[in-house]
Amino acid sequence: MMPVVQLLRAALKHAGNRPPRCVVQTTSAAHGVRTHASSCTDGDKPKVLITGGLGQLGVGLAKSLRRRFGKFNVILSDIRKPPNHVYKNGPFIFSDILDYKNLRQIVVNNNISWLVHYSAVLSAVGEHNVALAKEVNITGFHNILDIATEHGLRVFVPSTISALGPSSPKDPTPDLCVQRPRTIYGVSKVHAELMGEYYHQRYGLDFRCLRYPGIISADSQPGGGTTDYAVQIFHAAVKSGQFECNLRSDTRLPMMYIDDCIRATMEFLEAPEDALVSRTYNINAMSFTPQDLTREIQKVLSDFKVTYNVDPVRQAIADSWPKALEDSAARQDWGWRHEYNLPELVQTMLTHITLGNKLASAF
Ligand SMILES: NC(=O)c1ccc[n+]([C@@H]2O[C@H](COP(=O)([O-])OP(=O)(O)OC[C@H]3O[C@@H](n4cnc5c(N)ncnc54)[C@H](O)[C@@H]3O)[C@@H](O)[C@H]2O)c1
Ligand SMILES: C[C@@H](O)[C@H](N)C(=O)O
Repeated sequence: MMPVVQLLRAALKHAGNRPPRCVVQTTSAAHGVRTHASSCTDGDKPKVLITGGLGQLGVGLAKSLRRRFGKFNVILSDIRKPPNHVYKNGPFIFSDILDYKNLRQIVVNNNISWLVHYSAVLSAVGEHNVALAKEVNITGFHNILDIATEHGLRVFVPSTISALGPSSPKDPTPDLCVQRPRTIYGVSKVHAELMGEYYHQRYGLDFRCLRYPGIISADSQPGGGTTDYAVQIFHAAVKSGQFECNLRSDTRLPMMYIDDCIRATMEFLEAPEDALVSRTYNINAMSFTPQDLTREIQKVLSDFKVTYNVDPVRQAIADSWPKALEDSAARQDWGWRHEYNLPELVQTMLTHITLGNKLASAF
């Protein structure tokens, strides 16, 4: 038999490992399903599920969330096999957002309280495969909404500059304005913004949405968007000293360094409910053209050369997007501040990629 002291220790350890305590109450029915709002009480750590976690943004966000809430409180998921370093660094599971039953099982079995919904088909790939974009970005999103409502989750869904169109004010684009995007990706993001806001009013869903600019990262590759050139250009500059750009040299778009994007997401996720006047906010950092970016890179790598071979699909998409986002509400309501402008972005990206390449070739 276990001695009393050992039993007490085991009980205390068990209490320390208990999943977050949740208040469960029944609310009205969504889609005929009885819903349970289980919001975590103050002081409890959330249990977070990230969908589409193996894309450009998920692994970086998981790393920051794990630092804050603990390794085992953040589960990455995707339909692809993770690379070894991701698999070894914390919980990873298969989850196809189109499989409602499996998604629900994951949420229930892991006592999920926050859902970060990153699965998506981005702008350029979406235009080449509208059926897939419709399925993943709209049908998949419906599954997320219903499961989040049914289980009282806080749900974060990124929107994008893509949710704006040629008739939107462009420089800067306010939070509230005409939205008539010309891509299936953009249409699906407007749908997500509106459905999330509707579910918030109708069922009390804690829906949170940020319109991200194009995101630039050194360690992860972009997944088929129109702003991808702004990541690829850095790798080409370091590797070969030349780059063929698929957008016109004067195409000005809003962009953000990944660290700012991740910090914004974490701060917004943790913002108190009563601070949020809106459910969807613009966040802005910098805007530049391929020509501006080339000049800034040439300050460090003076021999770097860029040529242009414009992709008409991507160019038409970029021409319909904002040049800058107006984000004063995010700054006022929950304290958003960006840290990286163009010079810091270029220094940081070149340093990371050069160091990464040196380390890789040393092994
Ligand atoms: N990266 C950017 O510049 C940017 C800008 C604005 C908004 N966003 C938004 O942020 C989110 C994350 O973007 P990202 O750049 O990491 O995207 P990404 O394209 O790099 O990754 C998307 C991930 O979704 C996964 N996925 C596809 N179908 C799925 C399915 N049926 N079930 C589960 N997962 C599936 C893919 O395997 C992929 O890993 C997306 O919603 C995107 O719209 C990104
Ligand atoms: C802007 C963003 O949504 C994505 N990087 C795209 O270009 O599609």
